[in-house]
Amino acid sequence: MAQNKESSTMKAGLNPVKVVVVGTGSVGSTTAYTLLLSGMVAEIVLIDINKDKADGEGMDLNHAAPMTTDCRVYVGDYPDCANAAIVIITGGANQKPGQTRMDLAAKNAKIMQEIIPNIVKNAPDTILLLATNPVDVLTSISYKLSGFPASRVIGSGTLLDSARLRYNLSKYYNISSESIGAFIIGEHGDSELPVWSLASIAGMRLRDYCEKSNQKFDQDALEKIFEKTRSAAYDIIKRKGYTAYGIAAGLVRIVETILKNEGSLLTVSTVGDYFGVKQVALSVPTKVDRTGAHHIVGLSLDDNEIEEVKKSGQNIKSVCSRLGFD
Ligand SMILES: NC(=O)C1=CN([C@@H]2O[C@H](COP(=O)(O)OP(=O)(O)OC[C@H]3O[C@@H](n4cnc5c(N)ncnc54)[C@H](O)[C@@H]3O)[C@@H](O)[C@H]2O)C=CC1
Ligand SMILES: CC(=O)C(=O)O
Repeated sequence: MAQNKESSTMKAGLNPVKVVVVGTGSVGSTTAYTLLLSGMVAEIVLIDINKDKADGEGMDLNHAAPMTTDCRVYVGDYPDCANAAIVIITGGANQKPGQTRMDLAAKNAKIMQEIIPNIVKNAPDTILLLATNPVDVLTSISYKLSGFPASRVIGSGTLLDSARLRYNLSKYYNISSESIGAFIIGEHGDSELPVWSLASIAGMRLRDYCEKSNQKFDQDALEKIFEKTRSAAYDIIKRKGYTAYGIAAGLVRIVETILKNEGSLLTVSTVGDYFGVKQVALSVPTKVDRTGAHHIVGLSLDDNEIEEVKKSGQNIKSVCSRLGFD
């Protein structure tokens, strides 16, 4: 690890980039740490209703700074969101063993009603990046609460699920995950689906890859891999009580895509019309750049996949409606 590494923004002589993390629990603190190590930002502001927790995390993070990057970390309040490039939202309840993400909807929607107007008032031009669950419901609600364009209200969506799928496939096929083009769409949750019809390895459909590499193509094995992917959060929470590293890496990957104006296609969640389901946030591959997230590709899914993703969208939309956000 580099000692006293200058943040890349400072080195390039650009405006110092400020990112705010709201919620300094397991996800928020791990995200702040990952961001600090990345060297991409000059300032990280921590906000939490539990001020002691935020203070403790801030102190601990600042002690890492002299050995890593020159990023300044401080505990603040909503006025400190002013001029933030991105505000990452991780505040709210997490799942207890056996709870679904949707079980958190009512409680965390109330928290968004408190948090979002405060951010908007102080940072009207920022990009909101949400991780709090159920992330698609809360992204839909935050879009309405903020009045921001859909491109500036981004949920982490199925970026993490897609990474988990690629990891599991890489173990199964014994190749690196970067060689695998596979992703999950729909809800970040129980109604998500893998897009097997477009999954590829080294540019070849999975069936062709298996044939060319003298392996049996086994759809049942793929379904088991998807099941393991979908249940990953439950399996981790049962063991350690929360998940944090995967989502922190995902959030920082989204931040990187925005700050570096990459235009990468990521399975993040934004409000749009999807397969006939109107004005709902769900994940499909979406172009992310300095201006936010934009839908640019129509996915050619097979008929089953279209039915599944519609159901997933309707599921998210019905929870939003139940909470009074039609
Ligand atoms: N989208 C994804 O892929 C993932 C989402 N999550 C979600 O992230 C959220 C946070 O999870 P953890 O960090 O494990 O929970 P945690 O309980 O460790 O931390 C939550 C933090 O939010 C703070 N908070 C609560 N109400 C607040 C408010 N009104 N304003 C500011 N801060 C507030 C709490 O004081 C606490 O420090 C949960 O909803 C969890 O389900 C977790 C992992 C992955
Ligand atoms: C908790 C959660 O949403 C996840 O790890 O996928």
